[in-house]
This record gives sequence, structure tokens and C-alpha cells, in this order.
Amino acid sequence: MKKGWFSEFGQLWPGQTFSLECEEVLFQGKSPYQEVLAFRSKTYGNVLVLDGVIQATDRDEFAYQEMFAHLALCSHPDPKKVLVIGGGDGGILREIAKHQCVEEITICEIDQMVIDTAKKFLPEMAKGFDDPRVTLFMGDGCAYLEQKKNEYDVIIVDSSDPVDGGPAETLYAAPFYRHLKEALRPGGLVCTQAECQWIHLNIIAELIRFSRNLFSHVEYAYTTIPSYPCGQIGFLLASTGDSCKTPKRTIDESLNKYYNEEIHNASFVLPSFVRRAIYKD
Ligand SMILES: NCCCN[C@H]1CC[C@H](N)CC1
Repeated sequence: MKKGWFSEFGQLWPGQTFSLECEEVLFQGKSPYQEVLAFRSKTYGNVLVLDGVIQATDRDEFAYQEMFAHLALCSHPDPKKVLVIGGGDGGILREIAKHQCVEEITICEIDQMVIDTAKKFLPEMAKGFDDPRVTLFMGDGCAYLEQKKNEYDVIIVDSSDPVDGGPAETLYAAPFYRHLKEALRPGGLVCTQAECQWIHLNIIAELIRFSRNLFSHVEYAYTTIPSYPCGQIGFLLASTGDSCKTPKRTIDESLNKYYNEEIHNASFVLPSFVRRAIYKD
């Protein structure tokens, strides 16, 4: 990519794109799994891109990482063992580490190049790997999960998008959610990257449909984040215990730039057309 503008084209957001003015290309590489790009943008700081899709920018990544981690962890009464699938840039680890009750954080990431690129060019995220409670397992998240039964209080699936034939496609199907449930301890919950209410209602509705057969509470919440398609992205919270709509625990809000108790509650409040389409109510 040359100095100028980076535009994000994707199969999952046809007919639209988001662009950032690029000051300098910092890294371009190809791992066994995907194209990896990092560049310094004019107004969003450093940017991490995988297969042409923006993963994180210095300027707004906190909106995603904080809501992802704290919606999940504040919805569990006493999370001690946490598993992250994906999330190799480290941002989600940084957020989970804010919860002192957590004793073990395991992350399963398949692509070492993502970790190395984040450590070099987005260190504010990658510092999440420095917490002594973190154990890194390099490998496929699905395979790792299939070996785990009754093991975790919270599982966070920080995946890329379910592009046809892409690495994340299987993470949006019912078998994977069965494995997620089997890996949870009683009262456990999962929180997964669940795309955008403006352009992915069918994906979200299908996730909810099959998750309802497995979990006692299945709820959709979202955050606002300018560098993702349509400026927002959602999370599916599926619990074997209580609803996630109101927090069971609080976190010191001075630690966060985005998440707070009020926004936890508000993030589950959806426009009528979305609620009808995804919950079929
Ligand atoms: N830790 C950040 C992972 C990025 N998650 C996804 C990146 C691609 C987006 N279209 C959706 C979120």
C-alpha cells in the first residue's frame, strides 16, 4: 500500500467502505493464515489490518476492548478462570487484567505474526501479554476448545469476521457454540464478536437462534467504534447462569475510557427493527 489512503473493502459490507489517510506503512507481511499490515494513519494513530480488514487503531480500540471484556466479566459474579480465543493483539488481555478476582487468563491465538506486529506497532494493546496471569497457547481455537470441559467461568471469542472460506467461519456455527458451552463451569458465560446491527441482522439472528437451544440467556449488546463498519459492533452474551443485561460486579470506572455501569445497561437497548429481527419477538 502506498502513502495516501487506506480503504477497507469487505465481502461482509458490500457497497460501502471506510478509509483512513495513511502517513507511513510500518509493516507488510504474509503469515500462513493472512496478510498482515500495520500503518501510521494521519488521525487514528497506528492501525492493524488483517486481510484488508481493520482490526484496531490506537485512537478507538478501547471502545471495543473495554466493552467486550467488561460486559462479560462484570456479568459474572466471581470470574476466576478466563479463556480468550483470538485476540492476538493483546487488547482484550489488558482489559481482563483489570479484574483482580481473575486468577488465570489463557489466550489461544493461531497467528504469531499478529502478536509480533501488535507488540512492535500497537504496544498499548500488546502490553496485555505482560500480565503474569496470562498463558499463551499458539494454535487453533476450535481444536483447543474441544479438549476443554467444565473449565472456564468466562470465554471471550475475539474473532475476525465470518468471511466465506475464511478462518473465522466455523466460529459462527452451532457446533462451536456447543463446544463453548461444554468448556464452561456451572454459571459460566461466553461473549463473542457478533458483528453489526446495520448490516448483519441475519448473522446475529442465526447466532441467537441456535444459542438459545444451548444457553439460558442469550443477549445482544453493542459498542460504538468509528473505525469498524457502520461505526459500531456488537457482542453476543450467552450465559448458563443469569442475564447479562445488568452487571453483577462493578469495576473502578477511573480505569476505563468507555465502559461504565450505565453504558453496560444501555448497550443492550436496541432499536425496534433490530430487536424484532434478531429476537423474533
Ligand atoms: N482485538 C481486535 C480484534 C478485531 N475484531 C474484529 C476485527 C474486524 C471487524 N470487522 C470486527 C471486529
